[in-house]
Amino acid sequence: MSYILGLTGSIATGKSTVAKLFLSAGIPVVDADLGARAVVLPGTPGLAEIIRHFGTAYLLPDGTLDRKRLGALIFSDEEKRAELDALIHERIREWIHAEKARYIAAGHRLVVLDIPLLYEGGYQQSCDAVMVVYVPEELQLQRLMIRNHLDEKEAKRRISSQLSIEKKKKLADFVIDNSGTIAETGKQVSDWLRKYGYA
Ligand SMILES: CC(C)(COP(=O)(O)OP(=O)(O)OC[C@H]1O[C@@H](n2cnc3c(N)ncnc32)[C@H](O)[C@@H]1O)[C@@H](O)C(=O)NCCC(=O)NCCS
Ligand SMILES: Nc1ncnc2c1ncn2[C@@H]1O[C@H](COP(=O)(O)OP(=O)(O)OP(=O)(O)O)[C@@H](O)[C@H]1O
Repeated sequence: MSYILGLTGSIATGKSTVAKLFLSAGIPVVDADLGARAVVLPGTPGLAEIIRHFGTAYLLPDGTLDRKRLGALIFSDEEKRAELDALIHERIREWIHAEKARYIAAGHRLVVLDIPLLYEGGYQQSCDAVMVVYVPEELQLQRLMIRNHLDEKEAKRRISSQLSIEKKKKLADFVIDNSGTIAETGKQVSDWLRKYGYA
């Protein structure tokens, strides 16, 4: 039996940072953002549908999806975001389940599912527990503006496209506070692994 740990947070609260800590402890991580990229690679039905719906303006000259342009569109227009979600979320869900099944079949005792929209997509039902990576909203905003080179208005818009981090923290089974140093976050992850017998 594998234990399935959902890992989530809100945009730029530090999911990828925590996922890397699990990976370096030898724990397999299924990364939904990788799935979101895989299902729109050139030649996939996912990309074909997006281009049919949004137009060829969203293709780069090399035939790949223009992620920057599509991101600018969907984070400024809720209706367009819902349209994109309807086109690709089922494909991402299938990709996640296939990856998860592969790690379970390989006999891993713990499998982490790193899913930004875990609660929004109802994935908690397929997890044994959910860990939320938390930072206060002010720090989330700062880190997002720096990482993505966004102004405050654009960063706030992206934050508000997801359930708030405070709400996710309330829903969580485990909370990792990522407002300190990465070493402090690392300690919380290794303590968790030790406490539950995965270290
Ligand atoms: C719009 C896209 C092309 C922009 O690409 P870009 O490389 O700029 O961003 P990236 O994929 O790295 O996403 C960054 C973060 O934005 C947030 N985010 C992405 N898509 C969404 C969405 N539809 N709704 C809310 N938040 C989202 C997530 O926190 C994600 O980690 C891309 O985000 C995408 O394909 N989104 C739809 C798929 C999706 O919902 N992914 C979320 C994981 S399930
Ligand atoms: N403890 C920390 N101290 C300082 N900076 C941090 C810390 N944790 C993460 N960061 C930085 O904050 C930014 C967001 O972190 P990260 O990319 O891990 O978030 P995320 O939740 O995976 O984001 P997304 O939802 O966009 O995929 C990154 O630039 C990262 O380097």
